[in-house]
Amino acid sequence: CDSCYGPINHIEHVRHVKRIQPGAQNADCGPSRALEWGQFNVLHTTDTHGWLAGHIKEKNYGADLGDYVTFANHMKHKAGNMGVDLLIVDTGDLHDGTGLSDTTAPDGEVAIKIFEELDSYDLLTIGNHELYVSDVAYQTFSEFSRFWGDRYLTSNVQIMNPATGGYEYIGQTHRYFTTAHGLRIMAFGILYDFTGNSNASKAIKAATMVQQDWFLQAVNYDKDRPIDMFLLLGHNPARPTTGGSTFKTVYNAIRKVHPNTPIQIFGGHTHIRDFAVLDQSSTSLESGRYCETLGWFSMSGFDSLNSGHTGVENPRGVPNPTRKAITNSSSTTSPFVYSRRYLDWNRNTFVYHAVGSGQADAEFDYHSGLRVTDEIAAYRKQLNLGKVYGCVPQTYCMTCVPFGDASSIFTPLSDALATAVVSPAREARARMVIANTGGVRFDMYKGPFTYDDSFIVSPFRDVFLYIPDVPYSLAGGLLQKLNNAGAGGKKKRSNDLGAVETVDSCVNPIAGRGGQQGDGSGEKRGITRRQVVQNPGYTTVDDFGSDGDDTPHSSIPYYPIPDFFAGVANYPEAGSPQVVDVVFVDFIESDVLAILGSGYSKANVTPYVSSNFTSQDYLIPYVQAKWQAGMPNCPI
Ligand SMILES: O=c1ccn([C@@H]2O[C@H](COP(=O)(O)O)[C@@H](O)[C@H]2O)c(=O)[nH]1
Ligand SMILES: [Zn+2]
Ligand SMILES: [Zn+2]
Repeated sequence: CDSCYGPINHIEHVRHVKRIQPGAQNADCGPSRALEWGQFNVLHTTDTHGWLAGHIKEKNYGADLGDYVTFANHMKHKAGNMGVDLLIVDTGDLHDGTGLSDTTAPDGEVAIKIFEELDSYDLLTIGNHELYVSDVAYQTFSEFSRFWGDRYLTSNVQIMNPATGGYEYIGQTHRYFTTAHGLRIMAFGILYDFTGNSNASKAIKAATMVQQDWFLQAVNYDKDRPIDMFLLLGHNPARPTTGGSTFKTVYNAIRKVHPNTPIQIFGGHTHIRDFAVLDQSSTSLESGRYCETLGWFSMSGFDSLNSGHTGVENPRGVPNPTRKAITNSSSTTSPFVYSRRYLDWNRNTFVYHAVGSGQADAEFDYHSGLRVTDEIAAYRKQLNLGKVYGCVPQTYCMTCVPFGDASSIFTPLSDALATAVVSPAREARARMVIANTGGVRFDMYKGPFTYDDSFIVSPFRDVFLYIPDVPYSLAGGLLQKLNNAGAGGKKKRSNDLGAVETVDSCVNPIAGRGGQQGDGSGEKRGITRRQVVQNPGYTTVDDFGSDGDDTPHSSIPYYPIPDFFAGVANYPEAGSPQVVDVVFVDFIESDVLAILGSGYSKANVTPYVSSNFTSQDYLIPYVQAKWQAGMPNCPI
């Protein structure tokens, strides 16, 4: 988005020069509406996936966690001055997404330490990415959960404690607390009904959880423990009608006992911006992904007669929430009014909302935040994340062009699977190498390809496995059948599930992520690929309408992608091979075996290159072989 922020400049050290970016005062490029402050306010992050250094190649999402530490502290002070409550919450998935989170062993070792610098978090909960790998689950149990104490809620997630030989909750099941201004809150942290965890942990289904004694005791009336509001945090789609969300189960269980008490939900996992209304006293917010979005929520309507509230009714000098959750019903009796906003994760936004537009950086920065920024820079250096391996000739995106297009990331990645996943012992044999598109997490940008980028595109340590010499009559249709089945390897596009949203990159007008559901008809709407104007990004429509994005954006096309993609090598020039080595990442082993049928089982499957060669390892060799030559004059 050159028109807003000037050309991209992502040389490693430049990132850490603190300054308001050019374009900040342009209303088309940044926020122009003050936030609505209520009696109860929340800042919400989710699915950060290690993006704590910010988006080094996209200035619109260019703040780092140090900037957020500063922002959060400003906002806490503001809340204190206004006499209102502000909670800071996170709903999980800290791992798998960048070099900062994934170069270490176990992954997350550095990222969680940086995350812990934001010690003003009031409530956090666990994501599925904390549970795929046993070492990471134990790190979450013994380090992360210990650090956060009673603020870390895992109402339905347990881990086998080797010290006791029994299962224990990783965090706390629930937290009852009173805010600074007297609101008495009962909070839970609920992971969706996840089944992909390693055998170290156990995710209890929501339907079971709501029948457990501790839950019933927490929810039932107790005169010594009045409840003004329930908070449901969850790594769980915020929209309760979205497939896989278990919020409705928990909501129903609470509503049986408390027909009118506010139930406020903060969700995640589907990586979208969304806000859903459940009833006149219950709404649900989801705040995107990858440190691109900071969610803002506020509500008012508590008074000292219906609650323990002792704070200010309507903070002065700022807008206040005004919208009822349900407006079209004459039977609305709820006193509660709400607001929500999706903030772009950049310093301009943070400065605007913390100290006002036109303020100097010096008025924004706190030592606490600058120290975290320095810490992130030091870790990036220590982990060698800026090391350049090649020069990518153009931007390749996941969903902004049709699958199969020359600019689709799956075009070079199919080639990479074919050419960079090679077993020396089977090198000359025909092979088909299959991966799930869900394992590819981000676009690849024109310019220097760094060590960090290898994790940003392909963060998982999924081992390449294989079955030798599968008759082509069976293997030939495998990819098509996998995609028809749409099986477990699927990373559902967020847009299949909830609010309509699009997002673009600021690097290249045709690059994009996420996307509007459906037909890729950006051109029909008059947004041609080269005519994307101003500040491309999220354009969200939710239950409160289309004014949730703090910075207005132009949208870009979105094209659906299949669940699996593949590359092939050593096929005869004409016709087909007799047999083929079927190579695939371990994450999709059960999908592949299911399609191959009863003639094949796990007994036929062994590591292909080695038991250490994973989906983290094929990109760098590919980039070096293909694009290293362009390095000396690599444009940035
Ligand atoms: O080893 C793995 C683990 C996960 N995936 C992909 O990630 C999604 C889940 O990501 P969320 O951020 O929780 O949405 C899963 O569906 C897979 O597509 C993987 O490829 N390999
Ligand atoms: Zn996630
Ligand atoms: Zn998730």
